[in-house]
Amino acid sequence: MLELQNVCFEAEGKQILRDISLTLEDRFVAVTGPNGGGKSTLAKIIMGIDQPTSGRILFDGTDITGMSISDRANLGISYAFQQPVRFKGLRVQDLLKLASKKDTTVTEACSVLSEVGLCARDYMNRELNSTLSGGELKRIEIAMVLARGTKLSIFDEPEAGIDLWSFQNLIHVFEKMYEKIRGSILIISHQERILNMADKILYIKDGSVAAYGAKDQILPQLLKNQDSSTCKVLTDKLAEGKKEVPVA
Ligand SMILES: Nc1ncnc2c1ncn2[C@@H]1O[C@H](COP(=O)(O)OP(=O)(O)OP(=O)(O)O)[C@@H](O)[C@H]1O
Repeated sequence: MLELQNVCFEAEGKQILRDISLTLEDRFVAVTGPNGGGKSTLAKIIMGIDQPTSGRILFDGTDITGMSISDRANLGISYAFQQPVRFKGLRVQDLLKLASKKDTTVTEACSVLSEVGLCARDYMNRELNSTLSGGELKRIEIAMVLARGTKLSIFDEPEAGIDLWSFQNLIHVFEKMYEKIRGSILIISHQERILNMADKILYIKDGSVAAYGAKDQILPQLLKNQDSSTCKVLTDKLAEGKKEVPVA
C-alpha cells in the first residue's frame, strides 16, 4: 500500500535518511530504534511535512513524492504528532467534526470518544486548551484519527509525556483500535507493549533500515540485546542481503 523507493533526506549538510526502500502493507507496523535514528523524519516524509532529497514514495500505486500534506491527507494519510496540537477556542466536538470532514452527529462523536475511553458528556464541549491533561489530549488526538478513518494513520510516540496509569489505558485504546481500524497503523514507539501489538517491526538506526520483519522475529532480538550488539546482529544480517531479518 505504501512503498518507499531509495528515499534519502538531507538537512543542514547532514544525511538523516539513507536510501530507505520498503513496503508497508500490514495492518500494524511499529517503528523503533535509538534516539535520533530518523524515525520521526521518516514519518514526516511519509506525511509530506518534509520532502525527500531523492527517492520516491508511492501510496496505493500513486506517486505522492511531490504532493502537499493536504493532498496526502485527502488520499487517506493522517498523522498524530508527538505533542498534540491545541487549538484555542476550538471544542473537542468541533475538532472531531473537522477531522471526519462530514457533518458528524453528536452520537457519532460520542461513539468515537467512548472508543478512546473518554466519557463524551464530560469532554464534548471542553475547549482544546491547557486544562486538558497530556493523556486526555493524546486520546482526543487518537479519537480524531479514528474519526478521520484514513487508510494510513501515523502515530509518533503516542506514549510520550504521559504517566504510567494513562499509558496502561492508552495500550487498551490501541488494542481496541487494532480491532476496529479499517486501514493501517504506523506507530513510532519505544515501548515493548506497543511493539508487541504490531504485525511487523521496522528498526531504524543511523537513518537506515537496520531490520524489518515480522514482530515474532524482530522483537526477541531487540529484547535479548538491548544494547549496541542488537544493532550489530541485525545490521550484519542485512549486510548479507536479507531485508527481513530472521531470528538467529
Ligand atoms: N530539519 C532538520 N535539520 C537538521 N537536523 C535534523 C532535521 N530533522 C531532523 N534532524 C536530525 O536528524 C536526526 C534524526 O531525527 P529524528 O527526529 O527523525 O529521530 P528519531 O529517531 O525520531 O529520534 P527520537 O527517538 O529521539 O524521537 C536527529 O539527529 C535530528 O536532530
